[in-house]
Amino acid sequence: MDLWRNATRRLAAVANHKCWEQFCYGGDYGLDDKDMEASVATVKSLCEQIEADLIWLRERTDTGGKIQDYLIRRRVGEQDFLEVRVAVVGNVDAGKSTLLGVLTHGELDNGRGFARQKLFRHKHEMESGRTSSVGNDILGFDQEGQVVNKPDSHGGGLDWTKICEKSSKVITFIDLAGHEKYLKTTVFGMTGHLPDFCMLMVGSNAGIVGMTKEHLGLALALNVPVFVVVTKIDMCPANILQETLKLLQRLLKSPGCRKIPVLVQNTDDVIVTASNFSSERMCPIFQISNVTGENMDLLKMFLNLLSSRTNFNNDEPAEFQIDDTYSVPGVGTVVSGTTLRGMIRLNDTLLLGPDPLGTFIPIAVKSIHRKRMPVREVRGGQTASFALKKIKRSSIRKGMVMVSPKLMPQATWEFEAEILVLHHPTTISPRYQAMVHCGSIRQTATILTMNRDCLRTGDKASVHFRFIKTPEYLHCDQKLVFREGRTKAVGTITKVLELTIMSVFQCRTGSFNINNTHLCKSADTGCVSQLPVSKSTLSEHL
Ligand SMILES: Nc1nc2c(ncn2[C@@H]2O[C@H](COP(=O)(O)OP(=O)(O)OP(=O)(O)O)[C@@H](O)[C@H]2O)c(=O)[nH]1
Repeated sequence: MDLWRNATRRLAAVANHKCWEQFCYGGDYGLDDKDMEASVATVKSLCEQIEADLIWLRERTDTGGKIQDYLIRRRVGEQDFLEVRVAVVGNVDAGKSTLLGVLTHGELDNGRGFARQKLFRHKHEMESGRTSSVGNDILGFDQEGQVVNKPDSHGGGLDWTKICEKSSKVITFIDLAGHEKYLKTTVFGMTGHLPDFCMLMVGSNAGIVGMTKEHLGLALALNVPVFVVVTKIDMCPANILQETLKLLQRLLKSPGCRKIPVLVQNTDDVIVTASNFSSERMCPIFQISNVTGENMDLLKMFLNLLSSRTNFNNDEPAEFQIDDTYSVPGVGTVVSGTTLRGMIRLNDTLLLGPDPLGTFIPIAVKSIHRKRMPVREVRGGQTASFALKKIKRSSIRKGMVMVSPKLMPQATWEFEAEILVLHHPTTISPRYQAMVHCGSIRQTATILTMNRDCLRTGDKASVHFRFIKTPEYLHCDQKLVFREGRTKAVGTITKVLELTIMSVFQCRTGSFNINNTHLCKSADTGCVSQLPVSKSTLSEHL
């Protein structure tokens, strides 16, 4: 009966498109053989009706009989697949690029950087062995949970289209740099690429060093569930490994993290942690070797069981966040990023903006690619790139959005946020400037006012910010990271103070000067700023 109730509730959720995958099990006491058989047959027939697969995971025995765990996975079309984004962070040399090389290319490492060579994108990365940019690698799983990645036998490259065609689930790894020098890029990867989960890598011999705590803090601040992968267990003496695990568990349980660390030792642990991962405070810890491949199967099984945290609704107005732009010969301007909500179809007209004046312009979607594969539509939670008609690459920047005209988007110069200062050497007071990362927005902002005289490490405050260069498209409840050098603060936007093109021109109409800049005064703060715009664009808007 329990199995029935559980399964039908969960199947209803899958059928209603609220989610694509659910776990189902035989209640808390178990069922005898006959009941189990009948219940599984019922669930199977329900799965058929909603075009989902019932994938057996494990069987246990309890006082009342058997308990079986299943994964219900919705069948997707040939062109479709479930998508989960995992940000990969950790200190330099923790083995991030190596693990991704091993997972995506199916070949073990030699301990001297063999596996990572396939992933580096720049010559200086090859030479130094350090990741400097945000990289994307994909790992595809078929309906049975088997890895489908097959590197090209000549060049060793991966054909993304083939992987996506064969996969029912694709994990996109966002490989982020470990070195402090590239922290700006790492923060951008964590905020702008909207990871569902964060994989924190720790070298077992090095332990919790360098940027490990920094990266963990960033994931916690952005509410991204974290799992930890301890690498290099093949070369680490047992006592050092135990020490690293002890410190790691202590750190995760500390009041700042409040996680429940679970050492993953077998497939049961994988199923329990994966099924409780997105909602609970659980933090699975894997211990692996990229050289011998030890425990790699447990990690792969966990990755296959992870479900995206984005619940999409096709009827919502579309919103797409741009995190990169390209000029493709023969195609024109291409933007890449993440669909935050709604559905975007080929030839849709969306509003692109805000430009430096805070305006949004209509733009038609010429073609859509998902993981380098041409598709006709994308929906909330999926990354994509769009070829755009009649627009120069130079007029688009990271942080812009493409939204449905129904949203009537407005750009914002100023906003209020509740912030927590994680670190600052002295005190922060009004007029302090630092870089704000919010989604794929990355722009310096000034503190205009705050509800305290000054802020020190550990202080919380409500702060009124103003962007210095261009207005941006923001929402309440968005997470932000505020940083400058070693200063770091995290927060949530509580109020968006709208200052669109209309209000700018109403407050000081015609006040532009001959240096092609326009002075405008904020209605709320009286703050004067310069908009770097040309006279011709101004006259177009006036
Ligand atoms: N013995 C052993 N060596 C490993 C293992 N994982 C990685 N290595 C080696 O450790 C070195 C560093 O690995 P990387 O993958 O470049 O480390 P990273 O974390 O990506 O470093 P950054 O890109 O600079 O952030 C390489 O020489 C790898 O061959 C492992 O499990 N066992």
